[in-house]
Amino acid sequence: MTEIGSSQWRRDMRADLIARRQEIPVAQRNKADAKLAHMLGEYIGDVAGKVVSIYWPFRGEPDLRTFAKACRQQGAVIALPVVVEKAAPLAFREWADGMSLDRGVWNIPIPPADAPKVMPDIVIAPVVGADADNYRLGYGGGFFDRTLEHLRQSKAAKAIGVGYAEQRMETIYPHKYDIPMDHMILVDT
Ligand SMILES: Nc1nc2c(c(=O)[nH]1)N(C=O)[C@@H](CNc1ccc(C(=O)N[C@@H](CCC(=O)O)C(=O)O)cc1)CN2
Ligand SMILES: Nc1ncnc2c1ncn2[C@@H]1O[C@H](COP(=O)(O)OP(=O)(O)OP(=O)(O)O)[C@@H](O)[C@H]1O
Repeated sequence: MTEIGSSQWRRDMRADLIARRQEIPVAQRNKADAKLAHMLGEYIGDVAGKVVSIYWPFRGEPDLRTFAKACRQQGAVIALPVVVEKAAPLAFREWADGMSLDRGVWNIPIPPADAPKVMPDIVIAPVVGADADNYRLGYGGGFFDRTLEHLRQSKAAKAIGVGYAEQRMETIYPHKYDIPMDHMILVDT
């Protein structure tokens, strides 16, 4: 039997939650993404002059690329996370409009190495699972936990977890290194 809260338990939960997310029909997801973008806009408010990190959608994660475009038009700088090394914080590079992207880990598109390095004010993190205390379960690299710890040493970055209601969990049985999100938006599909 798998011990509740163990790393094997997390792996099993991840597999279940990702499968459940990918079962949501695409049309339903697209509608939910528009709602999510609206809720994010309301929560964040004025983005002029701010660096907002989003992510390139992957494995059924909410697609916030239209939201990113709207933020740019309001004067925000959009960034994407980049895995530079295993077991290390993520780096952030500016994603300018129309920029051609390279491929990073898991083939996820990333801005090229010569794109400006930036420090986000707002980090939007896709969740695999999220609990009632705003703890986030991700893909198991521990990247966002390390990143927030690192980022907050020099900047008061806000972290917002995003996903669908299907991603909700009672608890992730947080470990010492898990850092809760400042805000969580799980939108109904
Ligand atoms: N769209 C999107 N982009 C993103 C993230 C994300 O969650 N979503 N990330 C958010 O962090 C980073 C990529 N995260 C990754 C997390 C884990 C592994 C990985 O190799 N995982 C191991 C399992 C680890 C374990 O269980 O011990 C593997 O699959 O072999 C790779 C990338 C940066 N870009
Ligand atoms: N700040 C940290 N310092 C040291 N080790 C860490 C830290 N954060 C996470 N880890 C390690 O990383 C591994 C994965 O952590 P966790 O299960 O929380 O990943 P995750 O949040 O699901 O993944 P991700 O953020 O990459 O999407 C764990 O084995 C943990 O020991």
